[in-house]
Amino acid sequence: MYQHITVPPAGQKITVNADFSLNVPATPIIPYIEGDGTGADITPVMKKVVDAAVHKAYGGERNIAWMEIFAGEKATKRYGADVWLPAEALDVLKEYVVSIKGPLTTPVGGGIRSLNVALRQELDLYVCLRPVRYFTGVPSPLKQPEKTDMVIFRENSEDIYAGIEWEAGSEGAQKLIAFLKAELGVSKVRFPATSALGLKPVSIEGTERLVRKAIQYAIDHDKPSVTLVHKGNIMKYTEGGFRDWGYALAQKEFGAELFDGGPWCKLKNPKTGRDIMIKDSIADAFLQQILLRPAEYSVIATLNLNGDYISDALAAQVGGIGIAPGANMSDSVAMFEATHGTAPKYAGKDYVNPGSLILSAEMMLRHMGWSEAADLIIAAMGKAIVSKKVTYDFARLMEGATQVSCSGFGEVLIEQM
Ligand SMILES: NC(=O)C1=CN([C@@H]2O[C@H](COP(=O)(O)OP(=O)(O)OC[C@H]3O[C@@H](n4cnc5c(N)ncnc54)[C@H](OP(=O)(O)O)[C@@H]3O)[C@@H](O)[C@H]2O)C=CC1
Ligand SMILES: O=C(O)CCC(=O)C(=O)O
Ligand SMILES: [Mg+2]
Repeated sequence: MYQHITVPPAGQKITVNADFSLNVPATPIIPYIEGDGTGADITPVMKKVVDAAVHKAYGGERNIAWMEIFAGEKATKRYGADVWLPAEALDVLKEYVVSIKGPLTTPVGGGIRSLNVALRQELDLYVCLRPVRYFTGVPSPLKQPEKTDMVIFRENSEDIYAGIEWEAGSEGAQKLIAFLKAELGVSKVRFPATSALGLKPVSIEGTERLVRKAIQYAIDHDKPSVTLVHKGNIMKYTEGGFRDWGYALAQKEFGAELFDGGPWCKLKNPKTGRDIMIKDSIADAFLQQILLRPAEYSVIATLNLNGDYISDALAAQVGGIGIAPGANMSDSVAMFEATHGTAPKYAGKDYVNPGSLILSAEMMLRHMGWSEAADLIIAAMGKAIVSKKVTYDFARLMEGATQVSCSGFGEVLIEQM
């Protein structure tokens, strides 16, 4: 029994086998978090589109039993002013294994720490998977946007997102500066009296589990390369470590061999016999390469902050964060969510593009093995864009477009199925 969560009586739980494959019943219970801001606009549209695709694909033999769970502002209204992430929401996300969420607000500077990050950390969803692909007809700032076809594996549990930091002038900051100076001989804090400090943990274990998933994805999806993106020239032990441990893992676990003297290395895809190049790129150079030579990059493995920046930058290349989906995953639990945030200026206006969350749901259906329903969503998205009935973000850049609302775009997708 939960305090504020109603379990749909008709549904069953998805369960996980020892090899991490899923047992998906005909009516799986899928927990969802509506989200703050535009979450209230896009989440109902996503549910409607998914229900329509599932109905069309399986004619009533399969259905989703949606189960709302609360986080963010909605949680504070039900559980109390300070309860942003109720324990029962975390329990449900763990127990029901597959879920989807709208965006949650994080204040800048003070206030609560990110609930989005907290969810990933509490559930140890160490992979943030963000595929970036082009749909024909989407307005893009690039001449050949179709050349951008990448899948980002962003490390989701470490780096400065660990949230270990001290405010400028605080007792903690002063103590840490004194310790660094006295015990470790650090003399390079330029303004010790007024510095805020943060720690950036990056581990061998955290790197290896992320890079392992990225290489396995390249093998399973017959991709030509995995690029480790880092700033290891400056942050030698954290980001440089990520690069070195990533290369070492490719050699030790996947049999990659040095290419042209290294550090790049190459392995044969055991499933297709084709080469997979493991390479690396320094993050600033990478951000210009993805604009100038996007076709040279395929699977990207990177640290948490780099992955955050790269996600939005790559999304822009294929038309913006209105259609940028994602998933946060451990070996057993997966929580799907859009790349974008709560876009507060548009909240409650039935205005924004629900495409990111709908495409996140498409990833969720595929993860569940419901690929027929997922295919219907992808095909409908392609046709809707070609028909030029699109939300404001595309309409403002497209000639001859008919602008539709957030819910209107959902209707267009359903018509196209
Ligand atoms: N995973 C999560 O839940 C995330 C939460 N956040 C949180 O969201 C809040 C707002 O963050 P902010 O930096 O403004 O970033 P947002 O992603 O919310 O919005 C930035 C801009 O992106 C465009 N955009 C966002 N969503 C859509 C959409 N559905 N359709 C079309 N365009 C869209 C809009 O561009 P334009 O102005 O050009 O129309 C918007 O102004 C913050 O509290 C932040 O912490 C941020 C990212 C992820
Ligand atoms: O948690 C937040 O508020 C922002 C998270 C974010 O930008 C992301 O995950 O891409
Ligand atoms: Mg982000």
